[in-house]
Amino acid sequence: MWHRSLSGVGRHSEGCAILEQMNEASTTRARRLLARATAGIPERRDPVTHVADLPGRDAEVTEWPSWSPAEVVTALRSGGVDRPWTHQTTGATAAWEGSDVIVATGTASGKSLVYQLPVLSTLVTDSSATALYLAPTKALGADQLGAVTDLDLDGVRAASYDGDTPREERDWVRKHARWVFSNPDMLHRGILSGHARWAAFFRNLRYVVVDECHSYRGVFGSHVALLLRRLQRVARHYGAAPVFVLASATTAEPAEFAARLTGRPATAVTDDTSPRGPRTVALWEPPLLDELTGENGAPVRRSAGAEAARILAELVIEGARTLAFVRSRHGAELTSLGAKRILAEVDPALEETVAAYRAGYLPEERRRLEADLMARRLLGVATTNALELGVDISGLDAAVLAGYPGTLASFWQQSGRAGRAGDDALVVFVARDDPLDTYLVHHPEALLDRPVETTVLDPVNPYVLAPQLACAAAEVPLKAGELDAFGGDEARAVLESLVADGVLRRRPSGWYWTSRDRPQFDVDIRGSGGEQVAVVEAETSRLLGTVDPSSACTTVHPGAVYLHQGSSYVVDELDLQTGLALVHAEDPEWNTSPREVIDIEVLATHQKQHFGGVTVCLGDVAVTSRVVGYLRRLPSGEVLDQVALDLPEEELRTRAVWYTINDELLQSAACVDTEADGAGAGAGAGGVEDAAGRREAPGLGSARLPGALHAAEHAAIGLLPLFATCDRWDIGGVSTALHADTGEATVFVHDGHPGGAGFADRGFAALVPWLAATREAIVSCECPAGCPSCVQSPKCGNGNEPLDKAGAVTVLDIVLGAMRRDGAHGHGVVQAADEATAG
Ligand SMILES: Nc1ncnc2c1ncn2[C@@H]1O[C@H](COP(=O)(O)OP(=O)(O)OP(=O)(O)O)[C@@H](O)[C@H]1O
Repeated sequence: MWHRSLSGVGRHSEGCAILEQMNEASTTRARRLLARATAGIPERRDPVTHVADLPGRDAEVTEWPSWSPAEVVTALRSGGVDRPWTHQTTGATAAWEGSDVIVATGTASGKSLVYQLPVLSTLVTDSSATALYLAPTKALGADQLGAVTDLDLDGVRAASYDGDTPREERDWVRKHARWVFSNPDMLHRGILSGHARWAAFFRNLRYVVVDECHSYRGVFGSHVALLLRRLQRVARHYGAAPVFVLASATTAEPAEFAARLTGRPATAVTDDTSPRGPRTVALWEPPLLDELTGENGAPVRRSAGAEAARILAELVIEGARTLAFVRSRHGAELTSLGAKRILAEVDPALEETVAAYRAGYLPEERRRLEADLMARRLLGVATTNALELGVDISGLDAAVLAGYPGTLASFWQQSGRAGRAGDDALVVFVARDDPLDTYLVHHPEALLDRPVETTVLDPVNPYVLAPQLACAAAEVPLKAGELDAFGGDEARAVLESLVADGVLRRRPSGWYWTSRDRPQFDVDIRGSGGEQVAVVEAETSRLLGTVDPSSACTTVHPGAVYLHQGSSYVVDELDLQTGLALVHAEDPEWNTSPREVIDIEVLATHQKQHFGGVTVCLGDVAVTSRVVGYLRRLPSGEVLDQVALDLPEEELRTRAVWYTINDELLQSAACVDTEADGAGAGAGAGGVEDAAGRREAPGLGSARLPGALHAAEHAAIGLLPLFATCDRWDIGGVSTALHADTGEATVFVHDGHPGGAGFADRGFAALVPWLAATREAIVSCECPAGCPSCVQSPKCGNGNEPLDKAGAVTVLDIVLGAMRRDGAHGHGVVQAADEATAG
């Protein structure tokens, strides 16, 4: 174990705020809690790879701004806010003065006040003014509405308008509500589609609040970005020009992100002046299990969920109020049960102090759990990210994160639930058996010292633009002068094809929607692309949920275990023609993971760079895939068997980043200079070092090349989420020793959504650090020949065969060596021409 303290350095990146007023409170309590969690583990199996102490800071407060009406201040005061923190005053005042604002500060830093103050002040001083609040989830919208209603201000008339609002109430909301709490889905289908009925509301619209806006990423983010442009057009149509106030978790480049999301400039408020206690962050790698093996006999680690249950139980025994964040709903239930089982053996009374929390619980149940946690009736809660967004829970003693939550923003948001002013808190990050998590526990700087990533979205994706422009034209005919807001040339090209397809009609005054039907109902802004597949319990005909058509073959294939609200079902039949998956209730001890075979065709190359014998490209591809079977796996990771399936082929047209290596370079790579990047080749690199510090490469003959490329591809997919805000399930990859379009050994990594979501583009932009981190992740894994922590993929179509761990390091050394050599000497040739590669 190695320890390091960041105290007093202010390098911790949360909120990018310089921590000016560090308090020197000690981290004794957090260290004691950590010692408790590791008690009894022999030194040689110490799972803690790193410990860092992060300093706390004191609050910085201001007076209430002079423009805020006395009744609003009184109401907010009685709600518990005595005086605003500096960043709240700065943000609220900018919004009051008419600037768009994005406040991007840490967890529980009082972001709500930044919009509540100007909105409420406007509503009480101008009796006709209205405002709209948008949250990514209904639960968050309900929480925020509750907070505003509790202030009990005369005449504000705040009300929700979402899928749960009864029909009879909707009329009242449209006519009388002054602050409408809704979500993007309802804005799209229920408000903009029939805006004439909202005329009075739009005419007086002064503010639009976009809460937790960092969750608008990928394809969903692209839809929301265009939806917000549609909202502005409709408001303009009624003569209104609302101010946008955006609240976000800490994110890099918040002003740029806000501009991408809304299409207009915004003032960024990032200096977090709320108080915070010091925190100790421990990185934890579960041990390899001696008794179990996974796919192809690979070693298996103890699961992060089981490890989190044990840590949760130990911390509860110490009396520490702890949240354990787990990636899935099922996992949250299992971790809670695991902790209860341990506690029952120690002291049965403690068993009752642990519970699970996740989406799918009734609102009353969730409120009760939150209240029990705050009142210390509950000490430990295992939760999904349902407790990450917006819910007013903070000041806990510890947070355990079982698995990397996908983004640094989420990592800090979840760990921010622990710690209150003056008191220290413990954060434990437990790695899952996955290359990204492995990399992070061995590279603490990638977790603790890196600025949070920017949120990736691409509003000019033609697959998003086309339906959104159709909706816009149906709402108010589109004029030529409006197209810049929708992407300019890209929008014009998409409009031409919509006209050619008869969806829109071009007239001298603009583009018109031709049908009587409203397009909004056929456009799913969550990015599923097409008619949803209904998951139905055959015996009762009950609709359990829906899945995207694009993921139906992988998630609800016959035999798949399908989890819904904590209950488990097994799929009997999938009918893609009728869009129906029939299931029955069953809770087998295994879970299932699909196996698919994938082929890829290059359609167009947009960017190309040559580095000696290595070429890297960004472009459009067609990915053809077929699910051929699935694995049945025990929660421990042990594989029971593989079952074959016969399902149809599917095609995805999307963006990809790829690199190719020519034959000459592959053959001349018999010797790789390990000093080129200063990284010693570890267990995975293989080969023997000679006296000059040169390592004889294992040699990539044609027999080893496919496994080497395949392993390099898997690890690269695992690491891309470090550079693009995506999940490894949002992206895919293909590798081949000889690709028909490139004519060379090629590794592709592609977006998993039609038209792309910006992830491959991020990978292309960060190719060297991305591939260097990929190499590091492989090398730092101690397994001998490849395991889920490095080169095995949980969704590999070929059952993780062939995989050559040492070969992957050689492939990455070749690519990085060429890029660094040629890049450094300026030989990297950039071609930005649109080059159609295949017919
Ligand atoms: N100036 C203040 N002084 C004291 N308490 C405050 C102040 N501003 C906000 N709070 C309290 O801090 C808590 C967190 O506020 P809020 O929920 O607005 O934070 P947030 O940044 O939106 O949180 P999240 O990260 O969960 O989105 C609330 O209980 C709120 O009442």
